[in-house]
Amino acid sequence: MSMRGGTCARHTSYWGWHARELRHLKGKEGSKRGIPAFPRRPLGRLARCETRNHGFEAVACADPTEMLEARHRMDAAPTRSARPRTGRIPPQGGELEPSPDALLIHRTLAEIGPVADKMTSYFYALVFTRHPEVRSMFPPAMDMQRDRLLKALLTAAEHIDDPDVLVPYLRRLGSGHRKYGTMAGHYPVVGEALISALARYAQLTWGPEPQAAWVRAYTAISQIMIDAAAEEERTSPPWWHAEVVSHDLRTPDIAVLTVRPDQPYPFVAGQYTSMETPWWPRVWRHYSFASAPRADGLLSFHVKAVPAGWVSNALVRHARPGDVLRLGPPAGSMVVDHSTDNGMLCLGGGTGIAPIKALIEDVAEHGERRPVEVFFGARCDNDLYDKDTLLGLQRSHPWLSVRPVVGEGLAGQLPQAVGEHGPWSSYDAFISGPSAMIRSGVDALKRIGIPGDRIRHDAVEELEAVGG
Ligand SMILES: NC(=O)C1=CN([C@@H]2O[C@H](COP(=O)(O)OP(=O)(O)OC[C@H]3O[C@@H](n4cnc5c(N)ncnc54)[C@H](O)[C@@H]3O)[C@@H](O)[C@H]2O)C=CC1
Repeated sequence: MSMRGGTCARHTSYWGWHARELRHLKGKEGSKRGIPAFPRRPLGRLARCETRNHGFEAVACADPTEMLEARHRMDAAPTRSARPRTGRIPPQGGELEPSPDALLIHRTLAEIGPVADKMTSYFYALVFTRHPEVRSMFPPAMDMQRDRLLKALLTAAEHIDDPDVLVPYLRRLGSGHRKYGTMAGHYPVVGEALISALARYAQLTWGPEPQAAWVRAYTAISQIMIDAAAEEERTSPPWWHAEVVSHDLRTPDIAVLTVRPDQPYPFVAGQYTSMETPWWPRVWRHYSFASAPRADGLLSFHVKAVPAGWVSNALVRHARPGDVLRLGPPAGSMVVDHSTDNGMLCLGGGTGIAPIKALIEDVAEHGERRPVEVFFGARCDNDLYDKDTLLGLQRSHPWLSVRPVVGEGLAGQLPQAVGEHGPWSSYDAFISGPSAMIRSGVDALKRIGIPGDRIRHDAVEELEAVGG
């Protein structure tokens, strides 16, 4: 969005301001508080990682030239693995044994499990009292998403031995955090609060060794996130502004919104974005793109106002042409594999039909002649708000078939409806909708013979974390 010409200026002033804050806090209070030592100096095999973490503060300097020089120094640092000690395969073969660090981390996690709520409150209280300047990066009311950051970090630590899962997850997390204004200098702040909160709530298992394991894990985690954010910074902005150009109320609760981003927004059909409205600053929700990329650059979304849903109600009931939203980067892998001509079995529940419509357009644009079979589930006829569009697409494309399925709980109708057609053994499946429907739908699809690795859907945790 054109309104974002000021990105650089915004960052430069933020860096300068934040650097002064960090120096002030470090010099005046950091050592007095007895904060567990967080790695800021090269130590043995973690040299690169810790040198670069130390670089947080070197980079967060008032002078942009100094900042760039610090970056170059960091880039020139010798490459060594930032990973903590990883698991090993036992001599007799079999399952991977957890690494010593993973064992210590899992013990701490088991201890804090029952007091997770208290630890979460304490963690954020530490972050905000030690560093009040970061409070404005979080929503005014923390109830709904206050534990998302901590949860993500604990999830990452839990999988510290599994780089195949961990690295893509953390890279997404690191790039996704750019829209909150997260900078490399914030990571030690969070790390110190994490260690303090663990020390307080895992007293039975805590000690120098678990602390060292957590510091190593967090150092590795934060470095992956910082690197991903830095890489993405070279090619894309942290967010896009997007002006609402049309708002079509299809039912009293469902609107189709079309927006114009202020600069090109690259994405693939089937993906989703995060969205912030002017009515609830710093509250972000995920919405799937309801169309494949268009020549005019416009983006469309289907939004249902859910009870007590801040963002969805604002979008359905208040948004009007001319309003300006913010969009985060695209995410999600529920996309068409154009290297095959496998048939596609698509299940869309409620507004979950939005990305399915984008997938149909994508197939049509690629000029493929693969069969695409869509089941559009809704609780009642009225909720089949996009039926006419889909039936119109069916009339234009002989390879497409659309079947509306009406009923409470697609769980029952789905196997029956899908089972009446098929066979599906050569199909790839796509499923999108309420998280419970995805769970039961995946089970149903496996039961009718579609292997798990051919069933695509968005992360259920992501859908659950953002309701409203
Ligand atoms: N990429 C994705 O997966 C997308 C997901 N969504 C999500 O889809 C949901 C749509 O909400 P609504 O339109 O209110 O849908 P809804 O609650 O009206 O349900 C839509 C369909 O799913 C079925 N269903 C609902 N709960 C179920 C359950 N527990 N087990 C089996 N089937 C169930 C319903 O019977 C209906 O056929 C939202 O939660 C939204 O976040 C929306 C867009 C994209």
